[in-house]
Amino acid sequence: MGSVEAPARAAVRTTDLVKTYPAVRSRRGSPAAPAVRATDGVSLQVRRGEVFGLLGPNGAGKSTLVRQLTGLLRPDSGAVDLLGHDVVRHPERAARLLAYLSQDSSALDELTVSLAIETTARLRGLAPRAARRTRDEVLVELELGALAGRPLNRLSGGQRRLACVGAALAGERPLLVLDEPTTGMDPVARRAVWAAVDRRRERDGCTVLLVTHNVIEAETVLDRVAVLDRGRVIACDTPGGLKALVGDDVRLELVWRDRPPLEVPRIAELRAEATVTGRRWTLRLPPRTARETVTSVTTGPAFAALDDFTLATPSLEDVYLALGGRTEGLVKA
Ligand SMILES: Nc1ncnc2c1ncn2[C@@H]1O[C@H](COP(=O)(O)OP(=O)(O)OP(=O)(O)O)[C@@H](O)[C@H]1O
Repeated sequence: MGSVEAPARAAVRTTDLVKTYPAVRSRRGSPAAPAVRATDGVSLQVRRGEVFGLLGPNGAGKSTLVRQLTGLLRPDSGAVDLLGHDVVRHPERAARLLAYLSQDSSALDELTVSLAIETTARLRGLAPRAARRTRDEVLVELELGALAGRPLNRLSGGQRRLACVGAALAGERPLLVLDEPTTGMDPVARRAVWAAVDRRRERDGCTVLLVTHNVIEAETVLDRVAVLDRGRVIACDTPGGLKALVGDDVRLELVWRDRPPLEVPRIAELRAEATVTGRRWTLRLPPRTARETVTSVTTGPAFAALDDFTLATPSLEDVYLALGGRTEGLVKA
């Protein structure tokens, strides 16, 4: 986890961060809830200029961790350093260092898209003319022009999310913290968001901390990823480095039209090794065996029963499974 990193290069450094939400006693009609240790000793370093991801299932502690980094939630113990500032001691400094897009940002709902972006830029200290320039730039780069005059609360879910990303990008902050920015967005909007994030990094040297469930997106946009599970970092590396953890087995998916032809001996053999989900069989095989299997199912008698197949190199999802995490909440898109 890069503990020998030179301090000057770290944009974010957390040391042994612990946060427990207290237990709730049962009241009439509502059951008791036990205490939850949402972050359980998290030590991480995000380098300057890096796009760093937090990946993990629902309830892993990602948002709790991010809220501690942004000064919104005080940890029970541990330290948070943002660009040389101690934000546990001085939480008010976080707002000047970072732009935070939370999972549910409703503060701007009454404003039009255009005004939401401009107001955010002004609140972040830009002079009126610079704020208007930023607003116009963001409207163009996220292709929000057609929606500029509409209030956020009259937009669709994906459009509203895009407008919130626009506001997060307004103003000059060296650190962007984005909690599931592309939720509900179509592929065009998602691509515009990633291009805009990349531009902030390339042009302005921004550091980006990104919370995501989306394994495919994570693989394409992140420099490094920390996998969180039950409040702990269970792995941290580049997507490639993490994938090397699972060796070079590949994933073969076979989708049958109707009924798999179990009378074919090779198919009966594969059935024993496959994870079956409806008509889909998922197999993890050494590359050579996978190629031979593809040849046998696409040229032999089984072919007529085959609807589709895919052969894929390991994904972060495979890494996650290999690390012993649960599958729920890791969404493929
Ligand atoms: N205000 C709260 N009070 C009590 N428990 C909470 C509170 N907020 C979160 N938790 C619990 O803390 C754990 C971590 O939650 P957190 O929201 O940080 O997870 P997450 O990884 O962001 O999940 P998701 O992917 O669903 O957003 C969960 O078990 C959750 O139920």
